[in-house]
Amino acid sequence: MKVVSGQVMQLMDRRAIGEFGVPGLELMERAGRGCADVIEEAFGEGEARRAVIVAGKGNNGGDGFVISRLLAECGWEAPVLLLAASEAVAGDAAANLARLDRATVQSMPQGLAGAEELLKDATVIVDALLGTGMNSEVTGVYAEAIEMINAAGVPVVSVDIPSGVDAATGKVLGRAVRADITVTFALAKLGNVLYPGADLCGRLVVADIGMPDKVVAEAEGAQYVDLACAADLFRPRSVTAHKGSGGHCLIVAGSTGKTGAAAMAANSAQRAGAGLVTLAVPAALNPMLEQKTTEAMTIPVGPEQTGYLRAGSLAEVLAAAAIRDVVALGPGIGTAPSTIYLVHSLLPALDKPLVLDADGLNAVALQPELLLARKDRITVLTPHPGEMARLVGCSVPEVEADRIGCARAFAVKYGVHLILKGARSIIAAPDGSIAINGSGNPGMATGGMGDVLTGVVAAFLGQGYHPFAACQLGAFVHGHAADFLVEAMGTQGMSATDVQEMLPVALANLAASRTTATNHQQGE
Ligand SMILES: NC(=O)C1=CN([C@@H]2O[C@H](COP(=O)(O)OP(=O)(O)OC[C@H]3O[C@@H](n4cnc5c(N)ncnc54)[C@H](O)[C@@H]3O)[C@@H](O)[C@H]2O)[C@@H](O)CC1
Ligand SMILES: [K+]
Repeated sequence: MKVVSGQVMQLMDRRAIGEFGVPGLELMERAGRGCADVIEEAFGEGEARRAVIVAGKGNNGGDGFVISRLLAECGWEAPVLLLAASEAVAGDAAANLARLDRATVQSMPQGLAGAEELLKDATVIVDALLGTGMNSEVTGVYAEAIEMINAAGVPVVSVDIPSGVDAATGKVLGRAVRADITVTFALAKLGNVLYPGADLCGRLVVADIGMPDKVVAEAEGAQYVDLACAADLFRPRSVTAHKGSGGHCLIVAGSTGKTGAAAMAANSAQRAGAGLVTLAVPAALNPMLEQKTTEAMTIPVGPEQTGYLRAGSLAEVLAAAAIRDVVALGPGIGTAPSTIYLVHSLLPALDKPLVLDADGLNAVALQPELLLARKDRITVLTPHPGEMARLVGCSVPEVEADRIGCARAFAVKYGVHLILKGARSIIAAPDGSIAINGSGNPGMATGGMGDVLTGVVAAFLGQGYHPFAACQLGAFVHGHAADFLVEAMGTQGMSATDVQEMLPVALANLAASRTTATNHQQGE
């Protein structure tokens, strides 16, 4: 599913109207109808049905006027509380306001004081205050109205986006409505899928408003990776598969005290479908990792007594990589100066696709320009916000303030693919393309999850997936596996190994969803 910013949607509206001759009134009519249909379906049963529409003066309010008219036609009481003077309403919204009974609309530019009972007695409140045109912090009567909507204790349906949520970032500008259902138009907005906006939307419905296909196809947006999208990218194993066709991953990992990271990355690559996995570890840790892994082969690297990777092992690691399809470097390697030196010398020397994580990233952060030596090779970075901040040389709040912008700028500058982890991981490609992962849950906020992701992404790269697809699938499958666990164990105490063991179930669901999609296509 493609998602766009509010600004891009406004350009799309203008293109549809100016270039394709779709009347703005028709778009508004369809937007209103999309909402009214959802309201009728969700809340239409029963005798006394009252939808109280809280409208702003823009086109979001205009959609609200259409909803009032259409619900009234279906027998609803649908009063409108307009948070502006009628004269302030212009254009298509004014045309739809004019089609309502005067008695239906109460103009309340001073705020909704006195309307508390009306709101509390509603079957549903329709939030048509602010949509993609919101351009500043919500204060004054708008903020008060939003608080009254949230305090009314009745279901809320937001039009396009919960009022107060920034359509470009999902951030709350001051105050925001908490909706049970949000009906958005043509395409979802970034603010519908990024947190906290995604959480405030409740159930998201995307209504078709007759936006021309060309306008939708050409709109600049990001890919939202949901089950359908991931299933589409996924190639189930062929009946003639053998261990050589599943790809051979080399995981370079581990140091004293961090053997678990190495084991999880290796085991997760295997659980994510790698044909073969080899783990290159500091020699002193080899006996331990022989025990912690069963399917993976191990290669002891460096002198016998050494519990960390050393610069002198460059040739050994390169030789191991030469006969593998992909290398993952970083889980649990630590920050010994000699290890950092090894990472720095591997970056230009290694000609295999490379996944960099954890202390591998921290080493890169000291000299990110080394990545430029790999511009014609595949490199995937999987930083959490702290690692991203170190890579860019900024603070974590600065990363979090613009996750998409930050991930994209780094990926473009250094010619890498990047997964910026966190709720709704951002995937950025060197050409500036962006995808947003839709799976996962708070249970994943625990140590070791990153090591699992590294193994999963390596497994997909090793199978020859395009790196952008490998990142999308890796992030989705990782979160999807964790989502399968929530019902059984909730979100506290879930471990990275639990997720690792659930990976095959997540993959099976992708394969099953893909079959369904293919069947549908064949049936059409
Ligand atoms: N042709 C179109 O453009 C279509 C637009 N549609 C609807 O129109 C919406 C966008 O309409 P508009 O561009 O008119 O904008 P909005 O209706 O989202 O709101 C903009 C109005 O609110 C004011 N405003 C902005 N930030 C504010 C704040 N923080 N506090 C108080 N007032 C604030 C602005 O001055 C402007 O008057 C979409 O979200 C969608 O619901 C749909 O009807 C489909 C067609
Ligand atoms: K709204």
